[in-house]
Amino acid sequence: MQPILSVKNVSKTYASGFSALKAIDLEIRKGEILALLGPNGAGKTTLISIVCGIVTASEGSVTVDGHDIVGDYRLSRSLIGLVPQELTTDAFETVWDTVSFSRGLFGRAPDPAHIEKTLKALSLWDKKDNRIRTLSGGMKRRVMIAKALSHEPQVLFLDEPTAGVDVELRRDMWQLVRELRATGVTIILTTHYIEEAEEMADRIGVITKGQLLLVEDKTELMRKLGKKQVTLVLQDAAAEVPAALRDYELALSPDGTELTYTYDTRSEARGIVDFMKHVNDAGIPYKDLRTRQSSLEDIFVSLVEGGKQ
Ligand SMILES: Nc1ncnc2c1ncn2[C@@H]1O[C@H](COP(=O)(O)OP(=O)(O)OP(=O)(O)O)[C@@H](O)[C@H]1O
Repeated sequence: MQPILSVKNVSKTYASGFSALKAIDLEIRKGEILALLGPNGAGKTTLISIVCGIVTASEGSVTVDGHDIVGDYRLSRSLIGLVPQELTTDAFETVWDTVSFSRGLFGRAPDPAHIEKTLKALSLWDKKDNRIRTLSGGMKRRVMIAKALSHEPQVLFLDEPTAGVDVELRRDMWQLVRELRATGVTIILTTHYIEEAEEMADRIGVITKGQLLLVEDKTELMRKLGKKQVTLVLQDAAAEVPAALRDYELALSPDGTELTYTYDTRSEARGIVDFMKHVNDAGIPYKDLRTRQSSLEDIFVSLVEGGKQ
């Protein structure tokens, strides 16, 4: 199947000489949610801005549903909706007028039924006649999403959709994004919240210093890079790792009371069951046991740290 969005060898060097993106290749499938993770200044907004035609790439090409974003600007741009980081709305306009006007900007004929459906889906219907400035921060964000959806795009970019938003509203936004996906919209979001990516994304891209370190299915990423740990709290402090367990890579805490076995989730054969059998066969007394699985956050931090070297 043709990807809905295809980024090929895209680089960006700003006029200052700063190289913000380096040879990015990325293909996005129709109907998926892709989360782009990366520290501040990694190049996420630059990438989104190139796809949306706000920033010009220094090299490379981008197509949206097969249409080149430079050669076929109007058509490709009309297939994209962008919810930028900053709120950009006219404070004195009403919700209805703002959203309807946005649709017109893309050359689309007025369609009050679509605007009504969008406002209802975003719980903005009862605010349609309110001026934007009278809305809460969360409502303003919803208006930004409604604007981005006003021309019925196939791809929606959400640049940090929940930055500075309270926990409850964040959960509402996540629900909303899932509902949008269910209607067939492809969603690309950038975020600093690992939890958000873990919760929402089908695939995760990690970008740092202008380079795309990886793009991977979320569960696969967690399976491949995730580690599990089991820690035994020993009955009696040990001076060294017990001889019977030398085949395992174990860490003994400095006070000799905790023995930790770290294993990657792929090698299940040497996983916890096998290990515990050896512990019991060797008759090593322990009084407690803790297990821990690395989170996406651990994985992300180690990737980004690795990228710094
Ligand atoms: N117009 C510009 N001229 C020069 N440098 C720029 C310009 N716009 C962005 N940059 C630089 O490019 C780099 C990438 O910025 P970008 O906004 O794409 O990062 P980001 O990953 O979106 O970061 P954040 O998470 O902080 O939003 C940064 O170092 C930034 O200072």
